[in-house]
Amino acid sequence: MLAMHATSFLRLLVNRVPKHAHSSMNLSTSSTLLPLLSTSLTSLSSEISESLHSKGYWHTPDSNPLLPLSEIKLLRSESLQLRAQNRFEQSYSESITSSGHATRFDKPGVYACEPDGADYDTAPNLLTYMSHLIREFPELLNEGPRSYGISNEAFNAKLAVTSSGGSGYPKHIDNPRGLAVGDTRKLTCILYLNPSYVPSHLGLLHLHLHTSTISISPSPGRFVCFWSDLIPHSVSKTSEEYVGEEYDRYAITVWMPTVDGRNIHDPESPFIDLKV
Ligand SMILES: O=C(O)CCC(=O)C(=O)O
Ligand SMILES: [Fe+2]
Repeated sequence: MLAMHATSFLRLLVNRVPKHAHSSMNLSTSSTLLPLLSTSLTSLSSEISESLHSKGYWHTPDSNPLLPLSEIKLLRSESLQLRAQNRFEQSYSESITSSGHATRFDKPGVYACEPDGADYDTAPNLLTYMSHLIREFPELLNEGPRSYGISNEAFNAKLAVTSSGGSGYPKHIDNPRGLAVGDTRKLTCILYLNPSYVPSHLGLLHLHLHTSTISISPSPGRFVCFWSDLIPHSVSKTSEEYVGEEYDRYAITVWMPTVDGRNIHDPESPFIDLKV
């Protein structure tokens, strides 16, 4: 997975924006997404950076999603459009063998797409969400109790669908090998795009911490962030009883790197021993 430079991403994006997008009514772009996202991130940022520092993760509470249902429905419909255009591929992970080699294995029932500026016509709001998060969030977090040097210069993004009917993710760390392979991803940010999610659909995200496992449902508009290089997590299977497109579990993930490699697998981190 190649990191994309925020500047080239934004250039791609700007080039795709219809010339009069701002002066004429563009029905496909939401006029409320940016102000809502901006207000939420600004008001939550000190709580988020405190929590990342002390607990290694943060998520929106049940009662207060990052974005309201109307925006999440829009983002999901754009995800479905990308899927209809065959932009998703079988998702895979790497496991490290005892001899230190990486082997690829497919994640059954999980498909992923890496949206870029060329998808603007199909998914303008998804791209707006991603670019805005990259532009604003790192700066807000770096003002927290300790700067982890989160970069707004580069990022990776993935739109993933975990199929309904019994798919999940095994326990893993997003950035297990770190500097040895030039992977400087520090922060994982996930937004869930499941407008009709109810608890019986299952598919929970589990964060495996020292003395507890935190279980987080992929409810509409929920935002979760955690340290990419330290926090082990898994996704328990989606319910075998609810099968069909509307029960597919969609998530857009943005990974942000740190500008200072010393923040990756920092031996002084209280979470270093969690690493699997
Ligand atoms: O979708 C989720 O809740 C987590 C997905 C995940 O762990 C990953 O993409 O690495
Ligand atoms: Fe992950």
